[in-house]
Amino acid sequence: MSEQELKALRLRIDALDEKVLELISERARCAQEVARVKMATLTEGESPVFYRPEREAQVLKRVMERNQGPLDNEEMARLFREIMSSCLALEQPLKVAYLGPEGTFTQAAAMKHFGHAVISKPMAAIDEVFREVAAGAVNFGVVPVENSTEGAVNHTLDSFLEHDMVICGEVELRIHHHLLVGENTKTDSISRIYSHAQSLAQCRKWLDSHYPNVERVAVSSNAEAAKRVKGEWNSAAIAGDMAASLYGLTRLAEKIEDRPDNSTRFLMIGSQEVPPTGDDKTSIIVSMSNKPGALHELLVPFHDNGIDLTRIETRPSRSGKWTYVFFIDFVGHHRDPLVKGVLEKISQEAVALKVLGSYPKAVL
Ligand SMILES: O=C(O)C(=O)C[C@]1(C(=O)O)C=C[C@@H](O)C=C1
Repeated sequence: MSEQELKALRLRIDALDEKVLELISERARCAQEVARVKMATLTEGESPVFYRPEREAQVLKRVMERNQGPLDNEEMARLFREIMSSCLALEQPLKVAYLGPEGTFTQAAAMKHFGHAVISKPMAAIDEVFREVAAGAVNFGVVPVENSTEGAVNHTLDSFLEHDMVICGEVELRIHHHLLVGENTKTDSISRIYSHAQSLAQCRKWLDSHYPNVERVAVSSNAEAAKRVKGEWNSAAIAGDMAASLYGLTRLAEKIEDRPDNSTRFLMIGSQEVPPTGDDKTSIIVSMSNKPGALHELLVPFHDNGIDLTRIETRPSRSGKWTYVFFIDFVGHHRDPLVKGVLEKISQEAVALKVLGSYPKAVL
């Protein structure tokens, strides 16, 4: 390519950037107008709802449907995700608590869902995220709920039994683990590997074959593991990209998770009910009386109405020995007439039924 051609192309890019800049600014002014209208149409005692997950899902889906490349749908949606995040910050800066410390996969999930224009607050434990949201110190919380290799995150499920929370969104993250070392680490004398227990389990086969005799130490998070390794010469950490760059660690081995499709699903929790989008999921907690066939009775209405169950998990109820609650996720919104009918049927048989929330299926 000649210098001349390159110069001409760059001039075109400059002109396009000017247009993009103008359009983004116009969009941002539009969002400010939306905020003004929201404030102006409030009824007595009502507080404004700036963040609208159902609308955001619609915007991102539309972008993906209309996208004609060369950027792929995910990439294009990611760019629009950030534009919307900045527009929302003009209306109201969202505060989001997540399972910290900084550098965790939960932080990455929060950024994937809300974009980078939120004020994010790392919490030391899942229960603290719930408490922070319940206290109204933040607008939303982000917690992991299940991993495709290791299954349910029980702390999260149990926290739903203790706090009144509304689930208002979900996001899935591909989890890639790396073996990380600090600049002082002597890589041939590693005697200890730190990580969160779930991550150690997700890399068990790899560790068995590469570091069979090295002590595996479970710590409170992957980011905490990365932090510790920074100051030690004989240890390594298993953690992801965010933690690696935050603590300036080197990847000794990349993508060491046993299953290449290793993913974690995260939930957004708050107090805001989300209207239907036409492509939603609902999460409920049900406790049934301890009698034969109770689980069957619970599942039949879903089957009879053709409602797709996406997950069912059992946990001890904490209110009696050998009594259980079921966490069920299914496709549909609790305001859909079909779903309403199923929930009514179940509540006739159940000891207790609680709708945790209906929310748009993850778009990104
Ligand atoms: O449509 C709205 O209600 C808006 O506030 C605008 C907008 C956007 O930028 O598109 C911003 C924030 C909301 O979460 C959803 C959408």
